[in-house]
Amino acid sequence: MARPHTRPSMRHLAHRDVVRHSSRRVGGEFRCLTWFARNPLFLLTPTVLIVAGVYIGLVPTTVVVLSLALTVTLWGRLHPRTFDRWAAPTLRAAWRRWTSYRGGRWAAVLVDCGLAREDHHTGRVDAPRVMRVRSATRSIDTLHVRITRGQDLTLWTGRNEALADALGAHRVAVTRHRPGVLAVVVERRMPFTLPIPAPAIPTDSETVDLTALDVGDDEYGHPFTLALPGRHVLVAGATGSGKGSLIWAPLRAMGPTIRDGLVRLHVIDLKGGAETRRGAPLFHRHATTPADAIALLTAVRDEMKVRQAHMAEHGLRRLAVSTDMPLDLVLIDELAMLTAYGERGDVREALRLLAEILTQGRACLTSVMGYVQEPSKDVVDVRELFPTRICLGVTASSHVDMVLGDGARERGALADAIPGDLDHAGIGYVIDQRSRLPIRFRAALVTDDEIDELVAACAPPAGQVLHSIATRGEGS
Ligand SMILES: Nc1ncnc2c1ncn2[C@@H]1O[C@H](COP(=O)(O)OP(=O)(O)OP(=O)(O)O)[C@@H](O)[C@H]1O
Repeated sequence: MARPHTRPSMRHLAHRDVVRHSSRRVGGEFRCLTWFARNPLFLLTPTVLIVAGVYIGLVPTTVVVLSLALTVTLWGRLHPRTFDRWAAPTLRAAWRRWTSYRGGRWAAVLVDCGLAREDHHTGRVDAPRVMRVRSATRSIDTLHVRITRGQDLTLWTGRNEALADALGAHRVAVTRHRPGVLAVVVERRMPFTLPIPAPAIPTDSETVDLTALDVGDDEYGHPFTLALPGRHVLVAGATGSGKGSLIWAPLRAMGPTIRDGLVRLHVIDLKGGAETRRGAPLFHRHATTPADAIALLTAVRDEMKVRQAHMAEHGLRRLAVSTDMPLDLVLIDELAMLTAYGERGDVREALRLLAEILTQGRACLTSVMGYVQEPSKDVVDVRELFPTRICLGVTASSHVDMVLGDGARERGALADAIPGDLDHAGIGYVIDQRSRLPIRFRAALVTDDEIDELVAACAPPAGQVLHSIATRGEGS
């Protein structure tokens, strides 16, 4: 068969180290055995069913199989949240492996994209094999692909757009996993086509759950929530990625607790107060200069020490939020201005105070929410001290693992591939604490009018506001 002539696309495949191998293939029976060893379930499933049919009877076996299928279906319908977390990734990965990433269909896609080699003596296609499929979310698959000899990362990254089109996917990104194996992330579609509306301001403090503040939607349509007491949150995102929505959406979701003195906002905004000025009446303290910021952090640290002493005196391990012991929420817009770009003395002092608050604040109702454009170690030395880390669109692939932890990008957190335009602002990833899989979400968009509405509804009464650092609007 003169197959090379029927597939001219194969001919232009250039391999720098072309070595002539024998055109004789390993015997079919051994190839068959290897295949079954790699796909044990293919034999095991029918074998188990046949054995069960013989030993316990056809009807009971059918009943067991149907009940299992029914249980899985009911689980998915009745409790989608746990199903999406625990069952769907495995089931989806198995399904996709068999329908998209193996056999003739996969080989044909690679041949058409110039990523498979065809032996021109035998006509046999030598296609890179998919060793592992993960499907953490329904729109993202991550594959480990063993490349064929002579291929490299550059060849694949040069063909990723063709591969995306051939797979009918929105985007494909490729990185090196280990020698000879690439991690290929296939983003099948972009799930958020419209902005998510701002969360409604709850009517009163009783209806606010500070452990589940609704700040957007995840890609399954479930609320994307943030927990505050006992947690610190780091949000990284390039300029224009929508960090503002993750400042204001939580504040709207907790609105009445600010008004009622259950949450005190300590806001540091060293970009001249530009982002936060609009909400200043909500703030307990507002610092817009490095000196004010250090004074603010010192005051928060001192309050934390008072609480620690109170806890030690009364033998308490945790505190409950109350008007006597409100949640002190330190909100720092552009953390890098405090931790990297300032005067050396200020940076050192700010880092010292921040590290103290981050390491000791959680038990005594002191939480920090930090926002940063550039998440590298030089800029945010303290990033590991934030238990909740959120990555909006970033400009470099290395930033993803810096924020979300090693291997997050490879598991599908393609935050560097989020386009930096308005249609994609507010989209990002967070790692699910239990399954360790990335979850894609879109934060709710909060407009200036909605910030004004929040201020009108939830600014604490004037007497309750302590302007010990910078008076409202001062310097901002
Ligand atoms: N969640 C969102 N959904 C839709 N659009 C959004 C969302 N968040 C922000 N935007 C839009 O994206 C634009 C940039 O947002 P924003 O100012 O919050 O970015 P940023 O990350 O804070 O940038 P910078 O670091 O430069 O301040 C805004 O004009 C806003 O309209």
